[in-house]
Amino acid sequence: MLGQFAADSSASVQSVCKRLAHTGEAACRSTSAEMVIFIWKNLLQTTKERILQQRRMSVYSQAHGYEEELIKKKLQQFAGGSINLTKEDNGIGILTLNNPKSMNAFTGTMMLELQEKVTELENWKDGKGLIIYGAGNTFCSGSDLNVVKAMSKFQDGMNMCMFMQNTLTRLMRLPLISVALVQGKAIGGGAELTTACDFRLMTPGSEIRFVHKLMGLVPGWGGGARLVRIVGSRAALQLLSGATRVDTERALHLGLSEETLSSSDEAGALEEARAWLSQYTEGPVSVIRAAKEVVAGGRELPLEAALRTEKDIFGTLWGGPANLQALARSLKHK
Ligand SMILES: CC[C@H](C(=O)O)C(=O)SCCNC(=O)CCNC(=O)[C@H](O)C(C)(C)COP(=O)(O)OP(=O)(O)OC[C@H]1O[C@@H](n2cnc3c(N)ncnc32)[C@H](O)[C@@H]1OP(=O)(O)O
Repeated sequence: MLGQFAADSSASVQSVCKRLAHTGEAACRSTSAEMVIFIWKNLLQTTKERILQQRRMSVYSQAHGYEEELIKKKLQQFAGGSINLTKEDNGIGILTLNNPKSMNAFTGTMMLELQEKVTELENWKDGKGLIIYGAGNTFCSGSDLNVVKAMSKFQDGMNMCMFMQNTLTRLMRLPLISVALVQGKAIGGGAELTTACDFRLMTPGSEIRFVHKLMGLVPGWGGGARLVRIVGSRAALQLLSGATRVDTERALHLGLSEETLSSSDEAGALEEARAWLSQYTEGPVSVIRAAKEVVAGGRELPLEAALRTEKDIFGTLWGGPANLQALARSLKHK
């Protein structure tokens, strides 16, 4: 642990030195107090860049036999539907899966658009939360079956699987508190998509179902691995091997859903989801995003790496504006 700390510190110092070399002369002329502030700011910047880099890291690259450009070209051939993103002033993004004639099944171009929207969300500095929902009162019925049939060759399937795992892993790691608003059905890849969100809210009568077994498959968008972390291995095995229909009651019982909303219609359910999410997104952007980043680290990393990540993120807030303003106010949390 100490060795790692030393390695981390030395890496940070090296990085600061590189920056100093760039701006060398100006820095040398500074007073020592200015120098300390300069170094501290550089360290903070380096830490932020490292956290950002970790967050955007994909699971698969060429080293894994993944051919991104090839799969993108293939997906481009299966057009239809869209993925729409609205970024609201309150820091909540609304991502809509929009292909209602096929119960919001993912066409090839929708997979590509999802990747683009995730990139846009990674670059949204004011974002705090995200709600994903499907148009036409239903969530998503997974991959478009026409795409599944046309991509039945082994290499196509593997590339599509890696493409979606990369995108959904980046979605899961966004510094935004994310909610899947499940109306109607979340089937196959649609069920997998819900597990890439931090929370799931369901409307009356809705269901989540991993139907993969019925197709001679297992999840391929990372939904199996994530499901184990959400409901535990025993329940996950039951849901996958039984292709079990998970209604609102069972989802609550398993901890797969946080709450059953009272509205069934789109506008009412969205409003309820916004209100539910806002209790967690209330407050300074930097602090809300940091809370999500600490949890994402704790969820994914071995303990010591998670602790170091928490330290790095803590360092981005300590002595910062939100911290100083809080200290200047009453410190009684009644
Ligand atoms: C590797 C697997 C992959 C993954 O997980 O990564 C997948 O996701 S594979 C896809 C898994 N999903 C399915 O197999 C869903 C198949 N569809 C159904 O079981 C039903 O359609 C259902 C339960 C979603 C909805 O049933 P309901 O009775 O309410 O409606 P319809 O069946 O009449 O559906 C309306 C309309 O939508 C079309 N539809 C539904 N799902 C898909 C889909 N995944 N791909 C393409 N089209 C889909 C359905 O065919 C109907 O169209 P119509 O023209 O009216 O026949």
